[in-house]
Amino acid sequence: MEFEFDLIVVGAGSGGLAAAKRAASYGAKVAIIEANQIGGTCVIRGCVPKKLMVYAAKSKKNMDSSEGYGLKNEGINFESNILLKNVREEVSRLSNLHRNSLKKLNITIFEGLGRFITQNELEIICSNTKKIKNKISSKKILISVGGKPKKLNIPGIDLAWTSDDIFELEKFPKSLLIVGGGYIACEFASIFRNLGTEVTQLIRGKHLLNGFDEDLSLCLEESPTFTDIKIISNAQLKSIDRVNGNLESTLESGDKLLTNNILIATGREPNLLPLNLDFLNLKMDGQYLDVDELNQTSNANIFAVGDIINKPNLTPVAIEQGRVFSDNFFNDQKRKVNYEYIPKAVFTIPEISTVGLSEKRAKEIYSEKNIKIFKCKFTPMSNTFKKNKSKCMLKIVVHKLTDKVLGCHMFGETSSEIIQMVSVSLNAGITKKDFDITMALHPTISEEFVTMYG
Ligand SMILES: Cc1cc2nc3c(=O)[nH]c(=O)nc-3n(C[C@H](O)[C@H](O)[C@H](O)COP(=O)(O)OP(=O)(O)OC[C@H]3O[C@@H](n4cnc5c(N)ncnc54)[C@H](O)[C@@H]3O)c2cc1C
Ligand SMILES: NC(=O)c1ccc[n+]([C@@H]2O[C@H](COP(=O)([O-])OP(=O)(O)OC[C@H]3O[C@@H](n4cnc5c(N)ncnc54)[C@H](O)[C@@H]3O)[C@@H](O)[C@H]2O)c1
Repeated sequence: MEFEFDLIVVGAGSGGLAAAKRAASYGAKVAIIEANQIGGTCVIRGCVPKKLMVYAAKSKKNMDSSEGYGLKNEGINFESNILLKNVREEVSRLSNLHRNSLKKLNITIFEGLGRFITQNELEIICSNTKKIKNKISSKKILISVGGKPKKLNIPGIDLAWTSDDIFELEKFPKSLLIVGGGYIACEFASIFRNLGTEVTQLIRGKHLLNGFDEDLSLCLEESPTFTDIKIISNAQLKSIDRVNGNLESTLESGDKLLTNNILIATGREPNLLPLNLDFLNLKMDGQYLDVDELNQTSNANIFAVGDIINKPNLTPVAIEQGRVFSDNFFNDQKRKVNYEYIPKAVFTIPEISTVGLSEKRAKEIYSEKNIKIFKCKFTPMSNTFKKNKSKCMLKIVVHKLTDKVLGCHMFGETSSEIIQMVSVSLNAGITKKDFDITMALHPTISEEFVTMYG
C-alpha cells in the first residue's frame, strides 16, 4: 500500500517536534498535526512561561531585600498585566520559531485535532468548526499528544483554574488557594507569593514534594517563601462554591476558606481520548500507552513518546525519546534512551534540585548500614546583607562499600545549574573520593560538594 507520508507525528510539543525534525533531517517525508499552538506544553503553557514568571518573582524578591547592599527602594510596583502580556508575546515568538524550522525542513503542518481512522490513517478535525479538514496516511505514526491537568471529581471544580489557565490571566489575584503539593503547586505558590498574592496551599499529605529527598521538602517548608504561605496539611478539598465574586472552598473537615481564585495542581494525565484509539486495542500500562524500549506500542506501526508513556514526564526526556525514535527508524541506529540519573528541579525560590537516589530510597535498596550521608546547611554569602536569610543545603548519598555516589540533592539559588553538571559525574559513575580530590572553586555554594567530609 502507498502512503502519503513516511511519518505522521500527532502533537507538536517537545517530543513530537524533536522526532519530526530529526526524521526530516534524514530525508523522511514528515507530517505533523497540532490542535493548538506549535510548541506544546513546555513552550506554550509549561516550562518556558513558568520560568519567565519565576524570573519575575526572583527579581522582585531580590529588590525587596537588598537594602543591606545599599540598594534602597521606595516600594516596587508589580504590574502583573505587563508580565503576563510579555510572557504571551515571548511564547508566540518561540512558537513561530518552531513553525519556521518545521517549514525549513519541509515538514507539512496540519492544524487541527488528529483522530485515528485506521492504523495508518488519521483525519484532522478543525478545532473551531469541528469539521473534518483532511485525511492523511503514513507507514509509521508517532503519538506525542502529551498530558492535560487532572481534575478532582468534586462539586464546583469547573470554577477553579488549572495551570493552563494561569497563562491566560490578565492579572494576578489578590488571594489564591493552591491544591496539591507537587511540582506545579509549589512552583506557582512560590511565584504568586513572591509577587504579592496571599497564598494558601492545601496538601493531602504531611509534607510538600512527597517523593523528593525529605531534607529538600523540609528546607522548602522552612524557607522564607513557604513560611509566608499558609500550608494546610492532611486535608482534602470537598467542594467549591461562588460567594459574592470569590470562591469558597469546603474541606473534608468541614472548614471553609474564602479566596479570589483556586488553582488545582493535583497531577496530569495522558490526553489520549480525542485520538479514537479504542478500535486499535493498544496495550496500556495503567493510564499510559505501553511501549517497548524502541517506543513501539503493541501495534508495530504506531509509536509513542513523552507524557503519554510511563517515564518521567519532563521536556528533555520527551525530546530525547523523540530523537532516539527517529535515529532508530529513519537512520538505522541502535540507540536507547538513558533513563539513569535524570536531573530534576523544582523552580521555587530558592529552587530544589536533585539527581539520583534520595536517602530514603538508597537505604531501602542497599540497606541502611551500607549508606553514608554527607550533608551541610548554611546561609549563602549572597544573603549576608539581605533581609531574606534563606539557607541552602547540599547532600550526597554514598554507597559505603563501593564509595559510589548514588544521589546528590541541593536546595538553594542556582542549584539547578549546579545539579545539571553533577548529573554528568553521576552518569560517569563517580565516587565520593573523586569529589574529594577535585579542587574547590571559592567562594561559591557548590564548592561544598567537594569539601564535605563525614
Ligand atoms: C506548568 C508546567 C510546568 C512544567 N515545567 C517543566 C520544567 O520546568 N521542566 C521540564 O522538564 N518539564 C516541565 N513540564 C513538563 C513538560 O512540559 C512536559 O513533560 C513536556 O512538554 C511533554 O512533552 P510531550 O511532547 O509529551 O507533550 P506536549 O509538550 O504536551 O505536546 C503535546 C502536543 O500535542 C497536542 N495535541 C494533543 N492532542 C492532539 C491531537 N489529538 N491532535 C493534534 N494535536 C494534539 C497538544 O496541543 C500539544 O501541543 C511542565 C509542565 C507543566 C504543565
Ligand atoms: N520543574 C519541572 O521539571 C516541572 C514543573 C512542573 C511540572 N512538571 C512535570 O509535570 C508533572 C505534573 O506536575 P503536577 O505538579 O501536576 O504533579 P505532581 O505529581 O508533581 O504533584 C501532584 C500533587 O497533587 C497531589 N494530589 C494528587 N491527587 C490528589 C487528590 N485527589 N487530592 C489532593 N491532592 C492530590 C499529590 O499528592 C501531589 O502533591 C510532574 O510530575 C512533572 O513530571 C515538571
